[in-house]
Amino acid sequence: MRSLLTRKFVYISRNYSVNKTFQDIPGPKPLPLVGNALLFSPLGPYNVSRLLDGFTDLQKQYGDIIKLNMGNKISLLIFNPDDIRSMFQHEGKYPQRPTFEALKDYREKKYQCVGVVPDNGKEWYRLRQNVQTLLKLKTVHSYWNKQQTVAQEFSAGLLSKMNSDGIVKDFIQHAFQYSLEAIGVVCYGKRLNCFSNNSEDSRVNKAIVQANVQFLKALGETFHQPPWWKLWRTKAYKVIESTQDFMLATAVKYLEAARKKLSENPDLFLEEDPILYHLLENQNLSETEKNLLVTEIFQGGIDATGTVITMMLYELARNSSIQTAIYADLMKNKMKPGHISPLLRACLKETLRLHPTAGGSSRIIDSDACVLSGYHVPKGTLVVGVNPVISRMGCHFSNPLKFDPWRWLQKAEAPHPYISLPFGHGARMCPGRRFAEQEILLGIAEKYRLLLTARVDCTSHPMKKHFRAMQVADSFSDLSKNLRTQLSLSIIAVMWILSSVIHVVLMQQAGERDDQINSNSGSFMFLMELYV
Ligand code: HEM
Repeated sequence: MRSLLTRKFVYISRNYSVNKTFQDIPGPKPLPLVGNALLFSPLGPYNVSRLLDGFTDLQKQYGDIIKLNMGNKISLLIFNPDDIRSMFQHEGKYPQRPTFEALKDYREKKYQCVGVVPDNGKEWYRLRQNVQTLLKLKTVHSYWNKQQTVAQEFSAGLLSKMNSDGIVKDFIQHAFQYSLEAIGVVCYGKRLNCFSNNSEDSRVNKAIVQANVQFLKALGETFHQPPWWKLWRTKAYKVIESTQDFMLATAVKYLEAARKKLSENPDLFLEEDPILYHLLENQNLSETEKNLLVTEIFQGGIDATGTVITMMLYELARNSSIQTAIYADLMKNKMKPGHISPLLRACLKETLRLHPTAGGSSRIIDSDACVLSGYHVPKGTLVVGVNPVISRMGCHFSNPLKFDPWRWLQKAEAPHPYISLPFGHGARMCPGRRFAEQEILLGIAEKYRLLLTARVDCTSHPMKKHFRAMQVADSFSDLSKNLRTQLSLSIIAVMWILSSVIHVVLMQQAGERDDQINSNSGSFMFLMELYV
């Protein structure tokens, strides 16, 4: 209680004893034209694939608020949870994140509809209203039995996938198939048969997972690289085109059967598939918008959920005493909707604290009254709350790198609510949060019921990348020294400078054409890996 009061007081005093200007915010000195972009280039000390290492180092040098000038836009990195709260308080009615411009561009041209994920403003708000049902606990719980059956089949299937050492090779691929099947019952009201031996089903489901992985990779590339796709259809842009078309065609195919079922018996359909019912019966959405929204929910549910299940099992595999406690708890108390083992829930929180799938929470400030760490921040500024770094800081958690779920169960020492935000926050928070939690907890619980040992092998690409991205480098000087000794670097450097300059020019053109604040977006990879 005392710490809460102190926190509140600090927060209030931060907001009302304000004297410092935006210009005073500390940060690395920008160079002409490219600003601070070279920091994350081969010429600079940081590696773009280890962005969080760079941010950690910057925080040590400049403190909890840092100004970065990326080409033509100024953005802020913030590391204080009170400031993150203020950022969300000034997100406005239509919260804006940097958008995925390439995806937006393609969807606009091809479908004349952008969708919830890349859109901003009033149109985002209109579409978002139609996915809010995903967050209603009663609705989520109504899928409990179906998703529990999926979880049971997933766990039983793993037994046959184990080798003689008790290891399931390349576990993440199985986790993706599980999350696909679990979200399939919600989005399409049908079983996709991810665990069956039917080769046709298995081929289609593997193709969906693969398309999703390729799509996210391409989305990331177009997000953090110069927008070359504005000049010609780059490889990444083409991947976005083909994977989007494939995902939408899949949705159209599956929804056809659902629409038929709905017309035959609407009451039964409402009872069995409430989410799909409300979407398909919505008179304010066009058919394409309905298809696209279902696709977004479907895609949103595959990668992040599978990744988190894998990370959670990875952590549990290294903590056998916690596994024993979970097992005992599950044997004593039957899980049902609204009654989930507190320890299991705490394990999920701890997994997401240490391994969040998104690189941070970003918002474009919507008012001129925003004050962060005592500095006035003007409307239109892109602010990035670097939660994955904050949630590993020693000032917020003792022994911060240790997987310790018990810390979430000690009510007296509740962590600040804005430190760990794996699903974002506010009006734009992940609408799939409750489904993701239900699926992950069911998946893990069923696994323990079958007494499977939690040994996880993750050799496939996304996992390796994730580990690499999240690990904090010991020495940045070593990192940069090694890089500088490479002969090929000079060529890369010239290319980088050239691309930075072209990037600035392209961004300026985009800014002239599209006067919206969100033209901030393409200038830098602020969300390191957004699995939505
Ligand atoms: C562990 C699993 C998941 C994680 C960690 C996660 C994380 C996130 C994050 C960080 C955001 C951005 C929120 C913000 O800007 O404040 C987001 C957005 C979103 N997520 Fe998730 N997500 C997960 C699962 C899901 C699932 C299962 C679905 C669908 C059922 C889903 C659908 C979406 C959609 C549609 C958005 C865009 C929302 C908007 O812009 O208004 N996600 N997610």
